[in-house]
Amino acid sequence: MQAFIYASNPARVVFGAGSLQHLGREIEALGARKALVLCTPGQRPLSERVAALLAGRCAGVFDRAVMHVPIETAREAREVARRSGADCAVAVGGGSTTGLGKAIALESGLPILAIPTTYAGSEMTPIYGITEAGLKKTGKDARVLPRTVLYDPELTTGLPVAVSVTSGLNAIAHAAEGLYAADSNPILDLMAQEGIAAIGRALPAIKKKADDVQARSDALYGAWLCGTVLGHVGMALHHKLCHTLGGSFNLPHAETHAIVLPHALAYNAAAAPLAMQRIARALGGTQCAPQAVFDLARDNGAPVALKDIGMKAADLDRACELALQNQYPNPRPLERAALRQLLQDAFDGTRPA
Ligand SMILES: NC(=O)C1=CN([C@@H]2O[C@H](COP(=O)(O)OP(=O)(O)OC[C@H]3O[C@@H](n4cnc5c(N)ncnc54)[C@H](O)[C@@H]3O)[C@@H](O)[C@H]2O)C=CC1
Ligand SMILES: O=C(O)/C=C\C(=O)CC(=O)O
Repeated sequence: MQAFIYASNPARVVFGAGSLQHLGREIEALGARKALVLCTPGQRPLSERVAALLAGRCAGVFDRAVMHVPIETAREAREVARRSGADCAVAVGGGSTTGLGKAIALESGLPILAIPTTYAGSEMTPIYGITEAGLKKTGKDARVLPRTVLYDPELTTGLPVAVSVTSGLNAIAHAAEGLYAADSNPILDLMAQEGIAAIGRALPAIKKKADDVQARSDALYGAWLCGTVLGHVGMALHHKLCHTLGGSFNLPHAETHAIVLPHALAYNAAAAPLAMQRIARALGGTQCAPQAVFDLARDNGAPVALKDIGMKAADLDRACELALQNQYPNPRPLERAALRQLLQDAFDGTRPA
């Protein structure tokens, strides 16, 4: 084994069905007096439940979180937090809501208690993203890492199956790229493999029965592990492609991850054979990694072609050019023709050979 350094981001995790009941205890442990609850418009009812649990400690509910944190929304939420006298933010929802909490924390240092209800994994990372004038900027700052994460699988039984599957693949993408990251280490590799395996077994079970709490527990546990990997190591070509396609062509976040991942893995397969073996093994070991991921998506109803989620054939050349700029480190150097072919395959929805 090679020498390595392992440093873990500090976070307190409370995991288990029904763990929302511990919210009061956890807010107290944070030393907070008043918490502003954040959510998307669609998750207002859950946030009202959270607000009721907080009772006198609730500083209000801000329900306008949207994907990719537009700066206008961030400014509005920061102002609401300031005026309400909140000394803590409770982010109830997926990556969009956690992202809004991070935008507040970035400026004010307000601690975040995250209650994740998708598998995006943002709650385990110090990565933030804010969109201004159509451009999404991302950065890392220890202040935005949620201080406490409360994972309650019962809150995810209503996550639509289609969103669950693509969100699960978003999580797998973090772990898969972590397995070939130059700055990874054996501990994160264990988390990555365990995370992929947990999500790989959860998604078919969720498709069969959306309110299967055991499957929801597996998926949330996997999301935690995969998010932890994302929070500790650098991502590569796959994330670069998804950020390009999402940022410049407005493609939906989790669906784009689900479609692109098998092709990014196929591109990197020969340059990262050990990572591929580990991904394949975590997904059952009967197929190579790109095919196993493609089948997991397709067989559970996720879209497999960029053309089906709004990408235009005429934009593929530009997407390729953009992906070649400001490259993320990648095990295989980026070759224009091969990258263009990758995008074509993802556009067409071709199963990797
Ligand atoms: N900074 C980081 O480390 C990361 C950031 N992200 C960011 O997070 C955003 C995407 O997050 P996602 O979680 O994919 O989407 P999201 O947070 O936008 O949620 C997708 C939709 O599902 C709904 N929803 C969420 N949980 C639900 C539940 N349990 N039941 C019913 N409906 C529910 C939401 O209201 C929303 O309409 C992107 O902006 C992405 O860039 C994603 C991963 C990591
Ligand atoms: O764009 C962000 O907000 C930061 C990271 C991610 O979205 C990770 C991902 O692509 O899932």
